[in-house]
Amino acid sequence: MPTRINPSILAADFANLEHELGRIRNADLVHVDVMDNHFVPNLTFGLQMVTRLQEVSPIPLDVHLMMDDPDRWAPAYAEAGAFSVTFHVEAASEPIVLARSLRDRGARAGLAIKPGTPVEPYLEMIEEFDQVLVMTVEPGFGGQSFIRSTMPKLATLADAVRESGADIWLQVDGGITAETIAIAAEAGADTFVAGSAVFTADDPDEAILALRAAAASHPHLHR
Ligand SMILES: O=C(CO)[C@@H](O)[C@H](O)COP(=O)(O)O
Ligand SMILES: [Co+2]
Repeated sequence: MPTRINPSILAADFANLEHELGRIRNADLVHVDVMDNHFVPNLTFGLQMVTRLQEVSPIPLDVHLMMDDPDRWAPAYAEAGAFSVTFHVEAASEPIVLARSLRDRGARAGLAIKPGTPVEPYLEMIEEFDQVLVMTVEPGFGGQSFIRSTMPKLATLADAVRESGADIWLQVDGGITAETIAIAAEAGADTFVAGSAVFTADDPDEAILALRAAAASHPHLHR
């Protein structure tokens, strides 16, 4: 199973984003946290910024929408050329309709789930998605501690994905370090978002390699 490491530019220097993109050449995708100050108590980038990042980034964008009413706003991020667009199930009115709309616009469709949201009601719709993001911190801020009690949810999803036979990536986001990445890998994650662990390192590209090695060395990834 491939291991994907997606650095979150939430932890990068906002005044030098193009330069920061040049420090993460080993990344699989660049994770972009869009926050609207309503769904979460923080405000980051919007569509104009994502469109421009898309133009200058040599690595495709993995857009994580932490916003109210994604049914209305998410398709534009797919039209802007994002590789994947992930919205929160807690905020969407019609997740299946929205997932289809994202795929129709050429993006991979992602479903994100907050730590306290159960996954069971959504298991029957996972084939509508290309990735499911299990939040391992409360969305809104970088630099928080990994919430280990989210792991059973990941394991439930991993079973459901295996049963479906579909190629659905399982992503974790929040508090991912060289230590916690192995815990998430054991529970079935294959795609890892890391903000502080990458951008506070002296060499972000080396930090990506170290994270990849820590995840890939886990025996469960090779079953
Ligand atoms: O979506 C979010 C936070 O809401 C994340 O993508 C964070 O940016 C991850 O940051 P670290 O926990 O790795 O510092
Ligand atoms: Co995120």
